[in-house]
Amino acid sequence: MKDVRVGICGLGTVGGGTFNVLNRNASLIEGRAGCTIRIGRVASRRQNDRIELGDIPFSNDIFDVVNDPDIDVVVELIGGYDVARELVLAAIENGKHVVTANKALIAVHGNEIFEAAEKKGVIVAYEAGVAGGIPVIKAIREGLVANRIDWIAGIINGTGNFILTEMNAGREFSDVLKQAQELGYAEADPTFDVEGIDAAHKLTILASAGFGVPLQFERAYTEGISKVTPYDIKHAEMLGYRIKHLGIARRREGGIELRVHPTLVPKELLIAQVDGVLNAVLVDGDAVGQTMYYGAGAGDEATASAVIADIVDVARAVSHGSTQRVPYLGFEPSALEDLPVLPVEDIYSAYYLRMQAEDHPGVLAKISSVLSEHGINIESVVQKESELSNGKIPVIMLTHTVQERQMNQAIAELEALADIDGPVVRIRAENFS
Ligand SMILES: NC(=O)c1ccc[n+]([C@@H]2O[C@H](COP(=O)([O-])OP(=O)(O)OC[C@H]3O[C@@H](n4cnc5c(N)ncnc54)[C@H](O)[C@@H]3O)[C@@H](O)[C@H]2O)c1
Ligand SMILES: N[C@@H](CCO)C(=O)O
Ligand code: NA
Repeated sequence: MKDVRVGICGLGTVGGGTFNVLNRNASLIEGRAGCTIRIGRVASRRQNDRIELGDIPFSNDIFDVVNDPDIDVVVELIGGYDVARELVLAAIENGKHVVTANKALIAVHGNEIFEAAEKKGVIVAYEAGVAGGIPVIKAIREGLVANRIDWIAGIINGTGNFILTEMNAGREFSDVLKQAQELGYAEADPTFDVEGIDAAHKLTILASAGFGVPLQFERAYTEGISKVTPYDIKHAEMLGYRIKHLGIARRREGGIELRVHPTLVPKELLIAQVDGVLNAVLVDGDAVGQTMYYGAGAGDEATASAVIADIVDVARAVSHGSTQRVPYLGFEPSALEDLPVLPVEDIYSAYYLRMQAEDHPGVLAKISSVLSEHGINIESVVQKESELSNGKIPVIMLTHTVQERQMNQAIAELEALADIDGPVVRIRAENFS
């Protein structure tokens, strides 16, 4: 039986998990892969006290892995943009296949990396980078190959979903973030989780694999969860909605929507009930309809599950001497469409609006008239008794779908009304029908 030799770069949360699962399930994985998968070398800045290295060579320099002639597959689990890019390009240059969990790397440098890999005829696999252990890249590139995919939407940051879920239960933002970091869910820089950057990395990759367009991370619209208040969570609930942090990619005439933001979703939908560190990705295909992929979006062994699935894909190809492989983004490079990401003003969405209004008759009529001048229909309104010391009343409404440009103009006019005090809070809403 052929030996496929793997070199692991980075022995942190995911590196440690990958090492341990590969060892624990070695014979089961071997039976499935049809070859032996041996860890030939490990490199990381620090040792990891959760693993037993035995006689596997260890060093602090990750380039030792890339330069080891006995290594077939380089597994990049260090994270970050620059060193990871250098490492992966060097591995490709040396003719090695690459498995990575690094969505930041793929979203930002993927076009360059895939082009280099294509030239060398090596595989670059990144399943663990998107929705952790959920095999969603496999599903999109292979399971849904027959479909024209029209939209993809998902909860794709475990840390953010964990924070929103716990805030809903009354816990403090900073406490929950600290716990997510201790559990190994958060990125090295947790603002990537909280401000939606990590979700935008993943959405960029999902959109490219789903629609067959080049990676365009720099054009994604990104809004985090740091401004979501318990007040809005409660009032969304009164309207029958939950607030989830979603990534939404939608194919439109002339371009694609690519946006990450807090979103109201009807609470009876499955995706509204995905809590904690769990992720869920909805994919709409013209033949299959809606499918949903659900499971652990972060964590050491859950993520290792996806890293190892990619290692086995590579090992099967290497051990069978096959050059056949799934194209990087699921489409042959020549079949990629040059569709641009649309500016956020061009997206279509429903909206939750909250404002403070003067407590006198006719104010609601004024608000409705501004909205209707912009073609915005109101779905429902909650006008609360005044609970504010300044005598203003909170007005909360849900609108039908409208183009964001219209909504921006309407909000500017509402904010200019003497009857409205302060900024209008706006949260986008989706019902996926
Ligand atoms: N933690 C998760 O749940 C999770 C899930 C999916 C994907 N990821 C991704 O996996 C990657 C690794 O994440 P992690 O949570 O395991 O991070 P981590 O910080 O726990 O581990 C990274 C390891 O790499 C080492 N390292 C970093 N730069 C290095 C360098 N230049 N030279 C040598 N060693 C270096 C660090 O010392 C550390 O041991 C990241 O790209 C992350 O986005 C993480
Ligand atoms: N920080 C990421 C890790 C998984 O990609 C998350 O919380 O989802
Ligand atoms: Na995945």
